[in-house]
Amino acid sequence: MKVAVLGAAGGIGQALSLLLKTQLPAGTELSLYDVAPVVPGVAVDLSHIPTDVKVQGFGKDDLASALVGSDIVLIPAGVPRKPGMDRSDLFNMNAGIVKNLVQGVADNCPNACVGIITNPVNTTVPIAKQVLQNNGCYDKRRLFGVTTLDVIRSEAFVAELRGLNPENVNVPVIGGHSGTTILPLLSQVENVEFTEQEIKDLTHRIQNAGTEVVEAKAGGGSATLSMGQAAARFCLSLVKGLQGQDTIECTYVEGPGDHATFFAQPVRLGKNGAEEVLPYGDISAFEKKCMDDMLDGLKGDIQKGVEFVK
Ligand SMILES: NC(=O)C1=CN([C@@H]2O[C@H](COP(=O)(O)OP(=O)(O)OC[C@H]3O[C@@H](n4cnc5c(N)ncnc54)[C@H](O)[C@@H]3O)[C@@H](O)[C@H]2O)C=CC1
Ligand SMILES: O=C([O-])CC(=O)C(=O)O
Repeated sequence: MKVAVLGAAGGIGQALSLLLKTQLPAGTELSLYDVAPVVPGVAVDLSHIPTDVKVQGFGKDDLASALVGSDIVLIPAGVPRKPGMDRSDLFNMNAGIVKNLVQGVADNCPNACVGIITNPVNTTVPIAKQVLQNNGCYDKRRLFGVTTLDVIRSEAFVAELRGLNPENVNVPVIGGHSGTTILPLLSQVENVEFTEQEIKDLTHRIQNAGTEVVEAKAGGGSATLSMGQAAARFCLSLVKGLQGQDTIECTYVEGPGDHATFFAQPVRLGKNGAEEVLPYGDISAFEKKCMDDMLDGLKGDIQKGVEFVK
């Protein structure tokens, strides 16, 4: 098994690479790519941790070597938000970065599973689809927008509010990954009752949690450590799935298209990637209204990605 991280020298990239070095199964190769000249140093640094995961660093001109033979490619390369910006404000800088890196995937490891972390995820994932499709190697089972951060935040906030062990809290989060397109299904949290006001407040907090971090970091970037943890959780679930041990994660994929071409919902990860996009079950009247109100925005975000590549 080979896992490549593109943007590995950044805030997310370094946290994620550390978690992967210590948690990937024995025998895995971990390939770190970045345009920043520090990336070989990040790889040397990690290589001193005694686990049976072989780390190699690749600089700007070595994308092909970084990617060749990869089974999973995670992409956190790109620019993060500063206070006052929306995720969509990152489009001009990040769309081209994702397009070029995914072209590298098409050229060097066309069968890899690709997890896009770079914002705006609602739009960068459709960009990746178009690039793969133009190269004749798009398989909807192998392209994912990583929305796991919305899930782990929801688990943390619900546990905090009710004094529960977060490890026992599960919250499906559907839709997309920005503002109101993030839709936590709090009505499905087992053994917990919320008041209407609590539902409204929690939903608002989860939808704005990225901004909470951006403002707290005061110009120093956005979530990196919690995102590293979220991406590691997603990657390890995907590895388990590819190795034949099916797992379920919420992720932004091309599903049945009931709502939008791409939509985050629970997905069964297996030997071929997204084996099955699962129904998200019954939702409350409040959640239904949130969904109806955000769908046009999500569809617009997706269309912007499609047009960028055309
Ligand atoms: N999906 C999600 O839930 C989340 C997504 N993000 C997004 O992740 C991205 C990265 O965030 P951070 O790690 O905080 O930023 P960062 O600035 O700390 O790191 C980004 C890294 O990407 C590298 N890079 C830039 N262009 C590249 C290219 N063409 N090829 C390879 N590497 C390249 C940079 O050299 C840098 O090392 C941002 O777009 C951010 O908005 C952040 C948090 C959560
Ligand atoms: O808010 C941002 O810009 C980064 C992000 O996607 C998140 O933290 O959810």
